[in-house]
Amino acid sequence: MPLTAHRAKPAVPFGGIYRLVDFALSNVINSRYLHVIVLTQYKSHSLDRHVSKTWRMSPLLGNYVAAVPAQQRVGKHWYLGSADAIYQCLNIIEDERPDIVVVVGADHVYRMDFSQMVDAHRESGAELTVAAIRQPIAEADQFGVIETHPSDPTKIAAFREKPTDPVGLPDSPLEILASMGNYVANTDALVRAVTEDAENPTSRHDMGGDIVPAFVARGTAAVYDFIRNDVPGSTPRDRDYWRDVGTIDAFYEANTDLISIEPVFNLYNDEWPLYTGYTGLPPAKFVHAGAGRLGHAADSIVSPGVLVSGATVSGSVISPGVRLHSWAQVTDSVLMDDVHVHRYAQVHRAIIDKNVIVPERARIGLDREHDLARGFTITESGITVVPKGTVIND
Ligand SMILES: Nc1ncnc2c1ncn2[C@@H]1O[C@H](COP(=O)(O)OP(=O)(O)O[C@H]2O[C@H](CO)[C@@H](O)[C@H](O)[C@H]2O)[C@@H](O)[C@H]1O
Repeated sequence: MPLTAHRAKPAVPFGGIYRLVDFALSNVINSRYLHVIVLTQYKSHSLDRHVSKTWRMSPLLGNYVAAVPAQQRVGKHWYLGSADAIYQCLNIIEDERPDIVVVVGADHVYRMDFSQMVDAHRESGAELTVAAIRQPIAEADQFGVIETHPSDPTKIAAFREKPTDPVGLPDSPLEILASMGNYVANTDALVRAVTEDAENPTSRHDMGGDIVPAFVARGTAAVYDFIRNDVPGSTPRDRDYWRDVGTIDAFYEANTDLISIEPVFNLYNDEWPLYTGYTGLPPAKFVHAGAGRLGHAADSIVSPGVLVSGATVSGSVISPGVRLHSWAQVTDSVLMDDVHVHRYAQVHRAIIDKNVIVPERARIGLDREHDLARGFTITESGITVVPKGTVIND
């Protein structure tokens, strides 16, 4: 919050031109899985619009990416959880009859070749395979935590969703093995598991909380270590990069990584392209070359349709359609689409959501009390967040 006040998390803009869902979908498509459904629910309008505008496959070849809201085919309720979302769409799986289903979360920043995970799944003979990555033990309560079998580290011995009493790994006590929320399942086993789960009144109908533990109890769950994944064009530096941007601070950090001189996550790997919507906007333009009125940006990402007119930008991610006027200063910030920053205004260490108007001489991120009084959010690490559409009236 407040970035998800008006949109589903996968629709949150990221890195100037992307939405979070673009990373999961780019990975799926680059892995050459071309029959894709996106299960949508919470405040899904901007997600639906983005998926339908951007993710158009060739109907000639029968490929598709389709947003599917709860259809209430099995009862008068919305998706009760991620497992129920799959259960409610079993008719689509039954129509398609795939032998394997790949289920991925839609709110992480990473590159991954799912076809390698599918190969590992087939070789293991497991019914369900869970992708995993090492994470700090302090963050165990945000993840499904995997314990592997001592005799066979590819098998899952125990899976606990968001434990508060985690045990560190034998070879690294300050780390745990976290589920990435990505699964590969044999279709028949998945159908059986979500159907049984739907009939269980005590279940929370959650993939991590209920379905994975059920496969572990049957002894048929395997783990796929993300470190094994070889993404074409990746470097030792960005191998194994995966960010759950579930908090504002994590979201801010992942954005600012992109503008460092050598980012860990490389947007420019064209062997594994990251796709997003084509905006049709004109190129970014920088004007006024005067000594005291130099329109420029450094250590920044500047998207199409941006006008930097006599303003100074540094350490920032500037999204499409932003307008920055003379003598304005934007430092260490993330500006989402169509934000206007007027003359002499200053924005520092802030995330400004779409369509915000920052008036002449306004200051954001420089006076904590003033920011709080205007209803802005300030995170633990001091990032100020201005909600979508705010017209600041100082
Ligand atoms: N009702 C619903 N309808 C449609 N889609 C829904 C949904 N509820 C959730 N989702 C989607 O399912 C994915 C998982 O989200 P959840 O909120 O269920 O789990 P969380 O992210 O907390 O943990 C999960 O992801 C972390 C990794 O981040 C794992 O460690 C953990 O085990 C796993 O449960 C997200 O992409 C979300 O948007």
